[in-house]
Amino acid sequence: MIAVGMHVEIKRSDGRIHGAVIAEVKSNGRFMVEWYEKGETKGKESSLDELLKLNPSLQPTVPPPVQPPPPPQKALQTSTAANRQSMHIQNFQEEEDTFLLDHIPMATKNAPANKRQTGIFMQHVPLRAASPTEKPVPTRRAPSPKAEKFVAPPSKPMSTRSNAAPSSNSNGASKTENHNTVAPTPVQVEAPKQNTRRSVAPQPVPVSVPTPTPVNMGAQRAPSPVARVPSPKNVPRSYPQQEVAASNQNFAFAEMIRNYRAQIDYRPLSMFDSVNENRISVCVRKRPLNKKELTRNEVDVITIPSRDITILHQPQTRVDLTKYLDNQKFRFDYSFDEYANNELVYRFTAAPLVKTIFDNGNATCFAYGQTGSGKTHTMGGDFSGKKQNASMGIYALTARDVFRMLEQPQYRRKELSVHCAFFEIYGTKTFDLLNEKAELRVLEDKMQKVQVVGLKEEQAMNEQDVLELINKGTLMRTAGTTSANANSSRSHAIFQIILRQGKKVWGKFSLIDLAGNERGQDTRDCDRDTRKEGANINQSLLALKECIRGMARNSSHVPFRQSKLTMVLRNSFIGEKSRTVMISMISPGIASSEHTLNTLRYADRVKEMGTDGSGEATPIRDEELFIPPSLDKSDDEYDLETEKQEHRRLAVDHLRNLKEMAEKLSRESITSLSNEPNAAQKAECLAKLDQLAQIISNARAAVENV
Ligand SMILES: Nc1ncnc2c1ncn2[C@@H]1O[C@H](COP(=O)(O)OP(=O)(O)OP(=O)(O)O)[C@@H](O)[C@H]1O
Repeated sequence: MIAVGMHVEIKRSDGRIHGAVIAEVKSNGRFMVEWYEKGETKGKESSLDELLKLNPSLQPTVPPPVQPPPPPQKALQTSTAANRQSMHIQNFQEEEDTFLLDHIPMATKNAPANKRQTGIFMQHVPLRAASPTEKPVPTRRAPSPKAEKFVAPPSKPMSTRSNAAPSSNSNGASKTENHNTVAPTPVQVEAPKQNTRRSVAPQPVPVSVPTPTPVNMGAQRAPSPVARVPSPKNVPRSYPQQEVAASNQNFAFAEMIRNYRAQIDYRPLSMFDSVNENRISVCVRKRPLNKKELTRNEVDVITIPSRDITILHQPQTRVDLTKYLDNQKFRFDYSFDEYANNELVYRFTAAPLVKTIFDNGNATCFAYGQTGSGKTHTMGGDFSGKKQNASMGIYALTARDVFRMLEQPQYRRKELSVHCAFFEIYGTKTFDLLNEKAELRVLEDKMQKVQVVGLKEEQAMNEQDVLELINKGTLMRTAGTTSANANSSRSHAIFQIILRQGKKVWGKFSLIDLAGNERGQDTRDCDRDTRKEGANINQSLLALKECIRGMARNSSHVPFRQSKLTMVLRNSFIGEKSRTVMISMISPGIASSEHTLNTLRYADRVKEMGTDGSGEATPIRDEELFIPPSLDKSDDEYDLETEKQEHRRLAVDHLRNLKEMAEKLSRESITSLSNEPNAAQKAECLAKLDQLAQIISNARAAVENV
């Protein structure tokens, strides 16, 4: 299958063959490919035949599943085109079979390292292509005539069997509503209302926009919030659907979920969304179905319609054997769907906390969740085979930004140094992962200061040093065995980035990969030691929740002594300068739905007090989730002109946003440059600012032309 973001070989008109990236699937069935050459990004169109000839590994055994999106397609096509537009703010220059995209690199992987980092105010993030293990193939197909009757969301009157209005819990944070009831047998057949909205052809890869990381001008700015790009409200976007065979034992549930999702207005978090400045943030990250789950034909029961909402479709069966879905809705600070990569997750979670440690504070980022839900993938980076790519984990991304921030003149003057510690808590014991797992003692002095006695700290001079320390510590990490996962991690791993001024601690970032949170029953068949491990994990997670809640209330009593974990993190929970983020990882499969519900409830309890301390969560309204009936037009109602106008409007929005961002960055850079003592560096930065001015002027011209 050929998808956007994929690396392929291409042939140039002069006969050269080299690598490129699929940038777009065109409506005429051809593919737009792009590559980096002589400091510029170039592109050309290529046909499927050409690509298959040059890339035999892509030859499908069955007819290729990816079809060019048909013209009536709206949602993803619109966003793809718009995102591409947003990256191509400069003038296109025709060049034989290629066009020139100067300034903005598309295929950064092909770019020399120096080009990736400098001279450009926007760093490109690979198109949001997940690796084969990272994503299911979302497809949309016509509703099956066998589908059970679907109970519409209240805002869309449709044929219903039962239509329970959504109910709120006490704080309004999570709700459960029963939709989609189905009789056991015989299955009552009634064709669901034809989804008259434009359907979305298989589009596995929603495209992300470039990371708004500022230009490396000697003094890199910290990641900063970027204004959300206004998107046209009247363009409904369809939720990517999972293909489930009729023979699947959970087919009835899958159909109910399909029908529910068909009504969803899909607006996932993007790099252009704004970042909240919360003291405590609680987020959820859903991973894609993994190989095992796909082999078991598991149904995906998690829907993430928008930046902050997560819905668990819990399969239920009544006493009369009628099947129905219990749709549990939760609101968190951010909800990351299976297409979110680590960079996106980092941007909204740990990145905003980097500044905290430069301001003498403590920042803490927890990865919480069931075994196998993606904690290590998020914190430590993905594994390709047996090797972990630590550079794409939150540990390393945080270190990257710490070193960037150190370069800023106001911090350079402070002569701060970066040190790392890496240790794990296993049961009630603590071990040093950077010192051959030497056992450590956790002691509290008379001043209630907690010390991890003997913990080794290693100084890091650059990002590479940190990566080496991460790899060293990861290798040491203890792993046990549970019935849930043969390589389950039963310890809490704590990676700390410590800023020191001389010997004095200036600020500390603790990044914690927690042990699996699964309940006692997962370990009930195990031996006594494993059961004891489980009990310790449960106790520490309970204590953690209470400490974060205490922190949110600004309570004078934070129960940090209840576990080793909370004891060593005591400083993270106290003081106005402490900030915390919890990322709750969830597995999407139907078999994990009980554990997933536990994780979501735990996160909801943390958040209940957490985000603003008010204990009041905003109720989830149907209008936030479902496509309003007035927009649910039939295909015929859309003519090409409307579609073009929508594309144009979206493109203008993106371009305007880019222009404003560039102008803002440029102004800020000029201000910070006035403090730059090094004349050569200043001249270099000014030259880059000139380039930036050129980009702004191109963007302005492009906005005017569109
Ligand atoms: N977002 C994701 N995209 C793609 N693959 C993922 C994602 N999250 C997790 N995975 C894959 O799922 C598997 C389990 O993930 P991981 O080891 O991170 O889980 P974990 O929660 O740390 O489990 P444990 O508690 O056992 O350490 C890994 O193979 C990982 O690569």
